[in-house]
Amino acid sequence: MSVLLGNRRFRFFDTTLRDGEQTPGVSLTPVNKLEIAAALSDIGVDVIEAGSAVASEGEREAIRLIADAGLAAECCTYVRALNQDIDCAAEAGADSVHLVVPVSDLHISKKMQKTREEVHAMAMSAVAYAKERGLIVELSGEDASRADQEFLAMLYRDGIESGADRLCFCDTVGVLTPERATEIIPPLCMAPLSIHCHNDLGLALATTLAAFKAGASCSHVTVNGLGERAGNTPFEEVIMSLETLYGYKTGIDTKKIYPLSTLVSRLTGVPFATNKPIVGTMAFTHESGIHAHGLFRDSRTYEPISPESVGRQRRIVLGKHSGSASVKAALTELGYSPNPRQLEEIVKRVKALGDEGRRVSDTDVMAIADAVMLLECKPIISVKQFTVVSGSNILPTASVTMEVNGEEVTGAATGDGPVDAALRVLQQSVASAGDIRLDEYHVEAITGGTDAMVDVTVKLRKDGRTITSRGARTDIIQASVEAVVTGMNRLLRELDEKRRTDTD
Ligand SMILES: CC(=O)SCCNC(=O)CCNC(=O)[C@H](O)C(C)(C)COP(=O)(O)OP(=O)(O)OC[C@H]1O[C@@H](n2cnc3c(N)ncnc32)[C@H](O)[C@@H]1OP(=O)(O)O
Ligand SMILES: CC(=O)C(=O)O
Repeated sequence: MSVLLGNRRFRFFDTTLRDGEQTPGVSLTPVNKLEIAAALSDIGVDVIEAGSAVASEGEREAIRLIADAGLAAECCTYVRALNQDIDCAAEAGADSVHLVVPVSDLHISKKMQKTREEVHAMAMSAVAYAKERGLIVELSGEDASRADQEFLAMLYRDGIESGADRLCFCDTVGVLTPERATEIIPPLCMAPLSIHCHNDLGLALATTLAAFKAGASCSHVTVNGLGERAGNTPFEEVIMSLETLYGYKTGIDTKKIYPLSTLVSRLTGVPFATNKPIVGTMAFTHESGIHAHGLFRDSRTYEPISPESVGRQRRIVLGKHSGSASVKAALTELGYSPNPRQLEEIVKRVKALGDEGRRVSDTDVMAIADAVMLLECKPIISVKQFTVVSGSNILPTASVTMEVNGEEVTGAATGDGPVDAALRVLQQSVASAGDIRLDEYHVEAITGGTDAMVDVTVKLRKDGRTITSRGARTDIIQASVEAVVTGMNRLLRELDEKRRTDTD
């Protein structure tokens, strides 16, 4: 039982397949609609508004498929206050109709070009006809928030007398405030009342919750908040707000929320905003070091609901806001165990990438960790300084100052290009440590753009032993030097150890 909402049972009327499909450009095939309807019924919604039966043959086929699928949810269809629409709904096999009647003077006079009396008469006649055709009737006031509330109340009252089973209040253009909902909804609850909100001003969720508090017993919702213009009240937001903030058990299988959202997004072709509550990519993704550190200790510090409760997983991404806790966690997950000094250097390089305005991927982190950790382990060769000069009408030239086995070495070389010159001077300068051959050189941009992070992989050979090494930097020459020096160090260390083992 909910503390704030009392011991009441709320119902969920999903209109993803009707109002959601009215999102411009969205068009679902009957088979797509059936797939979504099955998922909606499975997650636990009470009513599925499957479409507008009068709209097209495809709509009627979809409604027929859904009505015949033996789903637990009621199969409903939108109808105008017209017998032809009701006939289409009945012939398609719907259980119920969402019978919509314009109720604001604006809609009555301008859109319908009728009087209140004429619209009232159409509504009563349509309700009676739908009942004659054996349909459950949800009598709905369109643009109810801008309507004369006495006229609306009269229409509802007379509609119930004509046989309407349920009522619906449509905030058609999203102008109802939560405060006003609490004033105008209570006198309208003369039969089970649904609230149907639009999100033009971002108030759909708040107004829906206020209407629940004020006496409405059902919420019209759409998955991912799809719908006309800025959409309808998002299903996932209502459910998780009720469950989390009001302690109300909705009966919805919340772990299936994310799979349902992705199914709808895929079939409608409408991606959700990355920061969309509950289902957006960023809803359970964290970069800030302080947040990640807090989350590792207790996830409630920075997550009001757990990702698992909606079928998702937490993601920690790295960037310039990262701290050592999140970098260490990412490295552990990737199989690295850096020492504190290495970790500090990796964090520094991760932040440097972030400072360049880029997202840091796992590949970036691995490349950085490989470079930092291998360099740290094998200090036989180190580069103190190098310079490369290249351009038009100039021979690419590289010069270097290195330390090899504790001795300073300087050198210069030319090459076919700046990378070639840099690698040649490295090979020459380490000659005192042995003849190290560069067998392969491979470069790849691992982030996009001209300022991409480049990943250089090299294969080096000495005394019959071959190793592969990598360097990752935004500067291709630095990445190449890093890959070669890292590899040389590893190769020399391994051969050294082998020699010592053989002697022992
Ligand atoms: C707020 C909402 O979401 S309302 C639902 C919106 N959904 C749709 O529009 C569903 C898809 N619509 C369609 O396929 C078509 O518009 C149809 C088949 C319903 C109607 O097509 P047409 O007959 O060509 O009419 P058209 O779309 O040009 O105009 C709508 C007609 O319905 C009338 N109408 C609108 N709402 C209602 C209503 N609730 N009850 C009765 N008549 C209505 C209008 O007055 C207009 O008729 P008129 O030209 O005689 O004044
Ligand atoms: C009927 C409907 O979808 C609306 O008034 O918004």
